[in-house]
Amino acid sequence: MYIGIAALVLAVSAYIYREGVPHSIFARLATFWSPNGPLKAITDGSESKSSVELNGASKNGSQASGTSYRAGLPSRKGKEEVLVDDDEEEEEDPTTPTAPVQIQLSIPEINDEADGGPRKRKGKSRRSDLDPDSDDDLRVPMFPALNSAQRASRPSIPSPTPSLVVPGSMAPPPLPVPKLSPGPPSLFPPGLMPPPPLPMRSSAAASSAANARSAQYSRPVSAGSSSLGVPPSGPSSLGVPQQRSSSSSLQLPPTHSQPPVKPRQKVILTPGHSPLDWANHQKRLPFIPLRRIAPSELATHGARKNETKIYWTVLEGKVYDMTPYLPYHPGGEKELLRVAGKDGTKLFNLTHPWVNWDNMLRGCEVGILVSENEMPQKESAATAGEVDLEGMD
Ligand code: HEM
Repeated sequence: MYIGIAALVLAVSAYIYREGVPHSIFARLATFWSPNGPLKAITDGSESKSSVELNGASKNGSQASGTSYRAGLPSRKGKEEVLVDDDEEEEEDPTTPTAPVQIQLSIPEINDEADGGPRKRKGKSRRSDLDPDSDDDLRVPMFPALNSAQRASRPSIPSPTPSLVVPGSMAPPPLPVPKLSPGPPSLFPPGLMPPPPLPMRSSAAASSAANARSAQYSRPVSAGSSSLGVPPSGPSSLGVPQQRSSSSSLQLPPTHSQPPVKPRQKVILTPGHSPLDWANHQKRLPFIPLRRIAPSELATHGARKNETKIYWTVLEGKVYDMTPYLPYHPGGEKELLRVAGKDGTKLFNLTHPWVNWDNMLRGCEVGILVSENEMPQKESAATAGEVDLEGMD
């Protein structure tokens, strides 16, 4: 007797512990103890009424149709079951628009297992679902079944806690977390590429230097605009130094270190008088023995009153006969004759200091310029004629 009672108590305790809803037991007992019979008690009860309607809907061949199943829900408006279903439906609809029925019907079962709260519907649905041998014909069918293909093909819903997993089934694998590359924290959300860097100079010094050069040599531009049509940049939030309104960092740097002093004055040389032709012609010039040349002699080879038509000039103390070079001079013969009969070093360097005159006129050198006092007597006496410079270094 005691053993039987103890076994019964243990069984009831185990059932309550497992189900967690003692109210369902009382409702079930009240159903069978009702004087009007089990069916009337069920139809009168609020939670049992839903079972009848739902079961009726399922009997109309709507087990496979979620729409017909949902059509019965409005009749239970205002009841707890409806509120619970609506809340769960709102959670699932945005994520599973194509299979609303599966989500709606399967999630409540999972939640019931998870929270174990004393919901009225929990005991009824679980009793009818998990007890296939029950003699209650009004139980709500499990839809979809636990081992159905629909449940297996149910869209994966990320389960934050393992308690949402149906008992007896494996927990879904954790969602893959996108690996972020190690580095400085990015200001952009993961998965999005940062915008390309702005085409600006990274160095403030380079930027300021470019601005200085541009402001000095570039064409004047109106304030607030650049030569490239780029609108002026306002206060920058990227830490880029502010540009002056009269210049732009997009402006091309100047390709020369100094502005051109004057336009080019190159002349069109006659054919066969290119710089390369002069280089070849200079090699064929006869050797002229060097000698001391006084300023008075140099003056006789000037541009004016020169009947000899031989033109000399002096570059850094060396006397050159520039007559053969006249047709090869890119600046023209007229420019070259400006220094005939005198020292042309200053004018030469003012015009083209980059020209290697010493190499170009090597074969045209006739002597060195000396003062009148440095000339030997016999040489001074012989200035009108040929000068013998034998013995000179
Ligand atoms: C006597 C020695 C001289 C030699 C060997 C010489 C040689 C040259 C050479 C090689 C060039 C071409 C430079 C270049 O393309 O960059 C040139 C250009 C020129 N030279 Fe001379 N030159 C001499 C004297 C002079 C003198 C004395 C003047 C003027 C008074 C002069 C006026 C010019 C001018 C105006 C140009 C054209 C510059 C330009 O627009 O590119 N040259 N000369």
